[in-house]
Amino acid sequence: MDAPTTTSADNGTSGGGAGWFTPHTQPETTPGSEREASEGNRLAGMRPVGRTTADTETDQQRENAGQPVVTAPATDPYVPAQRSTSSAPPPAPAAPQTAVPARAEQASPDAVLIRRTMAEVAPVADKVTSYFYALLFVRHPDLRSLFPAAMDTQRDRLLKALLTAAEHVDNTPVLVDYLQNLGRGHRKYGTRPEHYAAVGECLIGALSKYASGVWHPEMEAAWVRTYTTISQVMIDAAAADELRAPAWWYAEIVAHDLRTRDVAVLTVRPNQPYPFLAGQYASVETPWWPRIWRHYSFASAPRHDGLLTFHVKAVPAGWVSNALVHRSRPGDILRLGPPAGSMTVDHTTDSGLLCLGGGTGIAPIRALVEDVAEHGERRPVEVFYGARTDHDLYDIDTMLRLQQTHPWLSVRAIIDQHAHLQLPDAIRQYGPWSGYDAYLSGPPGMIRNGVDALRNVGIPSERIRHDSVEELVGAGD
Ligand SMILES: NC(=O)C1=CN([C@@H]2O[C@H](COP(=O)(O)OP(=O)(O)OC[C@H]3O[C@@H](n4cnc5c(N)ncnc54)[C@H](O)[C@@H]3O)[C@@H](O)[C@H]2O)C=CC1
Repeated sequence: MDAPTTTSADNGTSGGGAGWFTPHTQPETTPGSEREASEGNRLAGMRPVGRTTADTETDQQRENAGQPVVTAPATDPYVPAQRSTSSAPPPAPAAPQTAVPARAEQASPDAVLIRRTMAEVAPVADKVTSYFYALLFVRHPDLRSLFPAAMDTQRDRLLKALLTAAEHVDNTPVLVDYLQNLGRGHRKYGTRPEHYAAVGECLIGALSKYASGVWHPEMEAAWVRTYTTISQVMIDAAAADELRAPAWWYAEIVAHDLRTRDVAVLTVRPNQPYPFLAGQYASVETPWWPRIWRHYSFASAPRHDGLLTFHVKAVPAGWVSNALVHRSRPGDILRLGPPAGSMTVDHTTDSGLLCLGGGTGIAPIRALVEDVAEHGERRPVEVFYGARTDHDLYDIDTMLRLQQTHPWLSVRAIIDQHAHLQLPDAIRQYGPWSGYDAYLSGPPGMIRNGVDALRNVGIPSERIRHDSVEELVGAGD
């Protein structure tokens, strides 16, 4: 679930021009390897800007300290779009869901060429993916250790993230935000600036092979420009982040509460302060599946004791979720990536909050309620909590307790078995919702249907917030 943007609105497209971002610095032109040299000048533009002093010091300090240098995949699956945030190695940036594809007449020349490539390779996406990783690991075997041992479930995340980002080159504000989060999130994998050139080289190698029917020098130049921009934003964001935050946090499990057969509430204590906002999420790595990270929303607002809580549902074939629910115990140590996501409360307004939480999606909704309470505001908060059965309402007691304490809060449970309507449709029976901002959290299908239902009751897209569906698809396993 790494990725940005929380609204369902079109975040705009810059359109026209030579690109959506101008790097602050020119790509470094230090001598490359023999292979790079043999690739000619085309890759020169891909070399990331030189590392900063901060970069170097941080890596050295980390090694001197004997900390593991994480070599995780340069990509995380989660990408931003609605989860307004996200960070992970070239995790698959799910381009802003809210982003409306630029109309053809608005697209920049590079965007047109990028989309032409994408259309060409779409039917053979699996082959492109396999070839890309084969190239990467054959040409740069040292990068293999950055990825999980078993790549079945997420081998295409990096590539997906890059391609998604490239496809949205014209959607500047959302993409920059997304890429900055991605760059910060990649620090936990041990991604270094020089890795970006290797990835870019193999990306172009794979695309030029499978889009050979339409490939030409100007198309390659468009990819070089776009990838250079993408990588530069990520590198800069990571360098800035190194000055103020660790690449990851260790967190000890201090409580493990099995609420149902497959849902556990985990409370963890980070080894150092972990600043975040209610509504955000963290990537989590377990000791049993090194370098495999999954996103989980914080289930409470920041606490004075610094503890963090996650709701985890074990899903079939979900390595991380099953380990967290069925294997982990107090005393086990997890690793946490930086917080991400923009499904946060705007405290500059007094709009009401209409919150839809499906299943474990109630976790960030609860955090939002606590956040409103903590700010001492008396804005109306209406929570619709959906579950398949009564038994699956594992956190209803807490929500009802909050309702008793706060007169501005209303909590309604919508049980699939009892209701004639699914969760999102139930909101039509209440309202009006004109003075409300909407927050959705739950399975991808609920988010999609929920956005439609909310628009139908008159809530404009820019007032509908949720994490990216792309992230959610890969988040819970
Ligand atoms: N920030 C976020 O958006 C978060 C999302 N999640 C995601 O929430 C999901 C929770 O899984 P479960 O507890 O198994 O939920 P679930 O599959 O049991 O669904 C919970 C409820 O959501 C509603 N719902 C589900 N599918 C729907 C559809 N297609 N249309 C309309 N309503 C629908 C129904 O009311 C259902 O009872 C996971 O996919 C997890 O990744 C979890 C935490 C935070």
